[in-house]
Amino acid sequence: MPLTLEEIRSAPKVLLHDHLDGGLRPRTVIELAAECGHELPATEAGALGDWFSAAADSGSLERYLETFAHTVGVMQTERAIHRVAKECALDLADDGVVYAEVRMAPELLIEQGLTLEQAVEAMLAGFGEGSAEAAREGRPIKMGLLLVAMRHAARSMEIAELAVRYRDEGVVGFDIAGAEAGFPPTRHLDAFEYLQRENAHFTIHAGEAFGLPSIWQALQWCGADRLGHGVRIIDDITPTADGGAHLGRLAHYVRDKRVPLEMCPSSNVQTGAADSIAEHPIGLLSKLGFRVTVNTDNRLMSGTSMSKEFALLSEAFGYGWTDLRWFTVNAMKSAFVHFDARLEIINDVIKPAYAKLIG
Ligand SMILES: O=c1[nH]cnc2c1ncn2[C@H]1C[C@H](O)[C@@H](CO)O1
Ligand SMILES: [Zn+2]
Repeated sequence: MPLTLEEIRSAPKVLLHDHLDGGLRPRTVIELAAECGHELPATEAGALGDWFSAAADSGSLERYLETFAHTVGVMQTERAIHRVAKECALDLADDGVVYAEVRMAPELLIEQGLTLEQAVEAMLAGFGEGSAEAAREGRPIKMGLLLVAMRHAARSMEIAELAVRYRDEGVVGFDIAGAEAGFPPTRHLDAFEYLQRENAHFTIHAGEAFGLPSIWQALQWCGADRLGHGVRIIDDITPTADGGAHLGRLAHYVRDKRVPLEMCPSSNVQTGAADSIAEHPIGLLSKLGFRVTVNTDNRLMSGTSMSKEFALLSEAFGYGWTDLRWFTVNAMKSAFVHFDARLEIINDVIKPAYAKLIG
């Protein structure tokens, strides 16, 4: 029997890959759009939620990304950004997430005159207020912010410097996102080299809409700590006649080095990176012992949550509590907060809760 959504909601979960502009509540998009005069494709919350899932369900990353015009478009004031960030923390906590790294590109939030710093500070303040409220309601969550640079643009160095400047204020790392094909991570090598010199952490969206060369560059040229998605590592793995698998050099490297894979099953099905949840490479990669983590990517566009992703996987692969604990501990081990903070959550929160569930 697969675990139910309600059961999974009660278990502590860790989320490493979630976009702030991909997780707004439909009602919030509508209210903010009315305030700023942004025109939406639907004006009733249910219909708008459906519009996002349908429009994002295109089989193409480029078309999927077009839907963000309607979230980024309403996030151009400090008040709006603060509200979105606060609701994000509240919604994740309500779903049973105990540690989250949420990412956003500040360069997308300055269309109406905000500075990059004002955008970052509004996100951090929103996370602070949301997590304080969640703690008062008995659902503590620790929130970290990852600053994203858009891979087609040319601001990555500036955003990397911003990530370092705010590292003690709640920014825990850096990422690049946006269309992958034609925009290799090495375009931003100076930013990654700068971050390495600063002892800072970063992940790179790689191996989602483009294959092995993107993963190879992200790791071996840029020095990524983790891979955003990384699903296409499957291209370097060949099933063998005896039911085993032959790994190429890059796949071996990723597994040997315990490179965390931030897998986002529903999002991958929508962008065409996987044909279905049941056929998603996460099943084989987990079986082969890669450091797999489960993530939401964009809760609004995929109509999902951490619990829902786990429920879908439980249904497709028969995963039970031991598997969910493995994914959760993998994610917490791979977080960008300091080692002692990771251990504390693993030992004081995750392990005792799953011990009870496993029985
Ligand atoms: O799955 C994704 N791949 C590449 N880029 C993405 C994905 N999801 C969201 N983004 C982009 C669109 C957002 O506006 C941006 C910052 O969150 O990141
Ligand atoms: Zn993403």
